[in-house]
Amino acid sequence: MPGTETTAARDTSAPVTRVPTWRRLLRDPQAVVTLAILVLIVVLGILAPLLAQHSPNHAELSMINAPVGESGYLLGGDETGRDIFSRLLYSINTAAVSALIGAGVALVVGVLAGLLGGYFGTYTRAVTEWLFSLIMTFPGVLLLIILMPLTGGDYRWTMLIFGVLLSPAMYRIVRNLVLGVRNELYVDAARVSGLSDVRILGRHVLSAVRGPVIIAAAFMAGASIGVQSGLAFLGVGSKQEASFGVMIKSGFDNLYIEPTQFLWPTLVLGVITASLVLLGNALRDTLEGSTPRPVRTGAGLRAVTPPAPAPATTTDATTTGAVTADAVGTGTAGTATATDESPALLRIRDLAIAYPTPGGALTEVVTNVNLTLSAGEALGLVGESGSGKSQTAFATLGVLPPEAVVTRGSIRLDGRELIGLRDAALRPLRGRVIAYIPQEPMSNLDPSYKVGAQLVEGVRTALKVSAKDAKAQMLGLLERCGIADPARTFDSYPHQISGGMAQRVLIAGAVASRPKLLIADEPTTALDVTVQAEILDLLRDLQAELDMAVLLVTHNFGVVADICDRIAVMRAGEIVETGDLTTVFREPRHAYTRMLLDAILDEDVVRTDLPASAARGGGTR
Ligand SMILES: Nc1ncnc2c1ncn2[C@@H]1O[C@H](COP(=O)(O)OP(=O)(O)OP(=O)(O)O)[C@@H](O)[C@H]1O
Repeated sequence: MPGTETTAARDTSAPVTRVPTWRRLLRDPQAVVTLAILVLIVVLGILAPLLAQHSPNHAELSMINAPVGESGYLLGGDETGRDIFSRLLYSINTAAVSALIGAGVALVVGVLAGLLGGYFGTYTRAVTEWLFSLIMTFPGVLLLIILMPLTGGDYRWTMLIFGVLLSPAMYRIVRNLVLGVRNELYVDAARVSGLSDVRILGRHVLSAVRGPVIIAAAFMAGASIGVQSGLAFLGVGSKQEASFGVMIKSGFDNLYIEPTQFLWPTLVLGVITASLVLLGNALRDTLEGSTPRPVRTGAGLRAVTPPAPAPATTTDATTTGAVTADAVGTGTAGTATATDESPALLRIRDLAIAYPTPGGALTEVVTNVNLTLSAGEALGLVGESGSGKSQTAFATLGVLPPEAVVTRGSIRLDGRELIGLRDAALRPLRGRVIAYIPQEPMSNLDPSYKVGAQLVEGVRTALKVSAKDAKAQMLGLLERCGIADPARTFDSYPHQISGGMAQRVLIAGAVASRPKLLIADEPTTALDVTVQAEILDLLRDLQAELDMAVLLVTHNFGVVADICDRIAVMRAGEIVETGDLTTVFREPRHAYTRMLLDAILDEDVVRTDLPASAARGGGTR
């Protein structure tokens, strides 16, 4: 049994709750004051029909330029005898509608296009780039004036067009943020666990960009009010619509007769726009300090799977063995094969992966790799850094980088060819038939969400179970994976648990769906020595319990000895030797294998236990 993990990486005594954003916002006096002012102004605008003594356009000859407080005219009368207070109240509504339409359109158009352009490949991005570059060439406010005949002077249409003109700024913010987030390991993790692009965009990507988007929207609301007022000041649009611009123009013309007519609308407009800008700043301070983002290290690493719990059987079990096994490959260079009796779960044939060089030619980083893995068998893929282990694993998961080219070969999982499958076809396999455990557990959890939410998300996606069932299942699995207080870990954010606990969490997520094949890519490298041993014990126990095949990618022979039945040694993109563990350890045939085995004497971490297969009686299963 693995040991239980009780040590949190940071302050174990700290409560595992995080102060919600809105509460932190309310602790900022600047946010509270500006929010209160804006709410008060908006409420005054909404109550305009009740509070206003007169219609905003009702003119009274006797009230022309009336002073403040005269005959129930709280702020006096304007140059045509209209009630300035009533007009101010209705102008607030005009400003609010302008802000909603302008910022709303920019938000919807810019965020949607930014998500698509940032997340999807080159073609989608090329189209969105072209479109928004085109919009940016439009001459802004001048266009709004030119389009006056089209909008009929209705400021709502004008603001709609202005929103489109603002959208490139929003698009660029979102696109840049998404480009940064889409390569995060936790996004890869969500992809590998089988989540659809829409789910990944909606949950992991949108949550990462929401802070800057909200801030930008606050500034855009201010800009919309400013532009609407400016146009009205210039006389563009209906003069019947009460607005700050029209009132300021009227007050400006009357400045020397009754200066307060200019003062009131200027003051309210100034307070609104200043409040929006200051609120935007407060939001930025709160939101940008709120989300701890892990630094992505170790380029090219792929993520895991908080996927789905599963019933004890998987529906496609009958297809296992559709491919006949290879001949026994003990000691055969170039081909890692299963035994005769064992049907092949994974069969990789002549796999070659290449990357384009700056000159345009393709350089192969994986060449003619042959591997066969039976159901329930553990194969260690060993080799020094850069030998092509991860590329082979990524090709099997279907998560090679876009620039990678599979130049030839075949990967059959459970009898089904994976090379050439579209992402939509691969997605149902990931997290269910095939799962993954990464090297860097912490980077594979989205820091914005609690651990439990991420586990349940994968479970529900894979097995279509209720949130309650998914939670119950995951709590049980967390306990099985050695987490001492599953409920507490479930309710923690990733930064509140240790690396070892994070790896246990990811293992629990990976095995929840009882996958037939688990790919573990250096699963213990990022952990300290004692935790490494416990995690290996856990993997070994789970493999036996669930009868999973395990493809263990590592550079460490000690780790292979702990878990694996067979071994394949990779060097410079090729498999140079394969065989059952005991044979390769005792009689390595290839000079490179001998060199690696000699080198483990210098490893910092050497397991002293007997090889797993040796302990079980020596041979392969
Ligand atoms: N995006 C890429 N573009 C070009 N070459 C790449 C890319 N990703 C990986 N490679 C190359 O592919 C080769 C194999 O890389 P791979 O990550 O599979 O090695 P590895 O054996 O898993 O090593 P490590 O244990 O360090 O991850 C390396 O030479 C690497 O430089």
